Amino acid sequence: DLVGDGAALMAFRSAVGRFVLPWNTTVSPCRWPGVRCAGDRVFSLRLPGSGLIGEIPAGSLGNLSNLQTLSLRFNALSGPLPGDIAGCKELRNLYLQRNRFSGEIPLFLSSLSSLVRLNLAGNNFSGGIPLAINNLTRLGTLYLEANRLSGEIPELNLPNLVQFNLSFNLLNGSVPSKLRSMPASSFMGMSLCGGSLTPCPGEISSAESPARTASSDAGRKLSGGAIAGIAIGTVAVFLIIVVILVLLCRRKGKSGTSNSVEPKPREAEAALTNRAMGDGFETNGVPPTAKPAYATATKAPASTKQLVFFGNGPRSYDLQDLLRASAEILGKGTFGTTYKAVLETGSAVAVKRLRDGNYPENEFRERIEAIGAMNHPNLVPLQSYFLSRDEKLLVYEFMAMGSLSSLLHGNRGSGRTPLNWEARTDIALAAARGIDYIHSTSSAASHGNIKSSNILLSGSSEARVSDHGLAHLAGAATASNRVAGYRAPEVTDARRVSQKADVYSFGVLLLELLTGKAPTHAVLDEEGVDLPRWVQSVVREEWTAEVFDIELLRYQNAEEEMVQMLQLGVNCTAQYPDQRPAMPAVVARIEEIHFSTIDSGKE
Ligand SMILES: Nc1ncnc2c1ncn2[C@@H]1O[C@H](COP(=O)(O)OP(=O)(O)OP(=O)(O)O)[C@@H](O)[C@H]1O
Repeated sequence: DLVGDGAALMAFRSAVGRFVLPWNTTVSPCRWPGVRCAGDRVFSLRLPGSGLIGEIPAGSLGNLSNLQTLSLRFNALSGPLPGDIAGCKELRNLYLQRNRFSGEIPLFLSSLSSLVRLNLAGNNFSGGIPLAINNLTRLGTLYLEANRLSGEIPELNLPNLVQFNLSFNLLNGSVPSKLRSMPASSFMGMSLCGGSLTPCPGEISSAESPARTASSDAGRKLSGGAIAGIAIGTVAVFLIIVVILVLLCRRKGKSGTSNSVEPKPREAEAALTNRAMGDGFETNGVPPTAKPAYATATKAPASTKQLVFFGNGPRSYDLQDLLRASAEILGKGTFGTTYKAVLETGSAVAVKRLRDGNYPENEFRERIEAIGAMNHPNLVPLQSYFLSRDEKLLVYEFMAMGSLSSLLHGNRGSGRTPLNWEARTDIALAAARGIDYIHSTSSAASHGNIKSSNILLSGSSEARVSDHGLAHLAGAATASNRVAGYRAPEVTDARRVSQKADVYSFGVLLLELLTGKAPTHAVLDEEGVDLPRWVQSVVREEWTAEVFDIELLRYQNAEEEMVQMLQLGVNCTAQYPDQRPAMPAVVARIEEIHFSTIDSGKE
């Protein structure tokens, strides 16, 4: 019962987490961080990266006889696993990776017949892999990499195994037949043979053998007539190949002539870029204090050229100030290049130099005026613009903390400041409010390009949505891979993005905030993941806690809010637009989740 489970947990805490587990015996164990109950029994204990240290004693976890999930990954637990864990007969998921457990892989694990996932990677387990693992017929995941396992791999026969890794152990010999369909990455860092690795000595590789057998049989049995037939056939094939080669050479000769006239695609692209960039520093590496590339807009007398400002705010700069400003490139995006321009007064603005979209001037002005009229604390304000035949500049307030994308994915090395849970929910809420505002301006209004590089943070860390209104101005469909990861499946024209498609992109952004993974199309970019599909597959497999960014593992108390937010992200990325919530509902839901975090004083 719960009292027994509570005592077992307390025994565990005294041995390995006395100072790090804030478990209060005056409340039910079901409310202790990391503990989940079903009825009056503990069914899940998840304490990843919690600073646990030492040996798990017998008579503690082994008494949690209803436990289904035990996650103690990323701690400093050591010694052998206590044998009484064999009493946790319901255990389905056992995550013990990245600790310091030692000794042999305990035989009792093979009696846990409900196990679906077993992860013992990154420990000091030694000795052989027990053949008795074959008793775990439901096992779908077996990760044993980065231990000190030795000897030969036994004839494992696990019919449901899909995820498997033995890499970086001390194993030798050959890969058993039933495991030969596994990729070479499951056996890295060891000198094994067979399967997708090098063939074992004395074994004929499967690709070679049938051909060899066929030709030797043929040598023995062919009649004289058959040999003559083969000879004639061979000559005919040879002639056909010669004819094809001659034709190909002729054609190449022709196309070679045209190549020498037309530039190669890359050269053409570079030439275009240079033309578009004028004499700026993008292409020649002149330092940031140089005259900005957009300064080429000053061919006519200055008096005829003016910035058009929005709102009633002070006009603290004019076009000449901008042209005199020292500038540095912040980045090149879909619509053009963005510069940080530091004015002589010391203040900074962001200048976006739009690529030529061939818009009629009136239409362009109208659209820019509409963008400038938008006014919301969670939108990056467009302060002014400049329009001439050759040049289109948009001047925005400068957002000193950069983009969410760079905060999440930039500098993951040692000097990194992780984004904490509260900051992430603040950003999610601010971005949602900004998008909701855009949608509120008309039933057809949408942003069209929601992604983490378009969520910017001001000097006081307030998140704002940028680039609003630009997707509808873009001359060509925006098809970059980075954008593709956020795009709703029904969107075919980047200039016609519905509000529900914005909701989809926002859902991907939420998943990005929670997982720390950058969304791209996995097929196009091996580094990226199709976030909605990945999250859904993991959640379906009851691995919910596994999806979160490793930087969020310390916020154990907020796990429930994270799961709620994840659910919202999954809802927003529903395949069919009708199944996605509208933006006002998304805002309301984030507020609910966010304020419950703050009210309960968690963190
Ligand atoms: N107002 C601003 N303040 C500070 N940085 C900005 C501002 N606007 C844009 N940036 C930064 O400048 C860089 C280039 O932005 P830009 O909008 O041109 O392209 P993008 O966001 O990467 O792609 P896309 O054009 O598809 O939205 C990005 O890193 C962005 O974060």
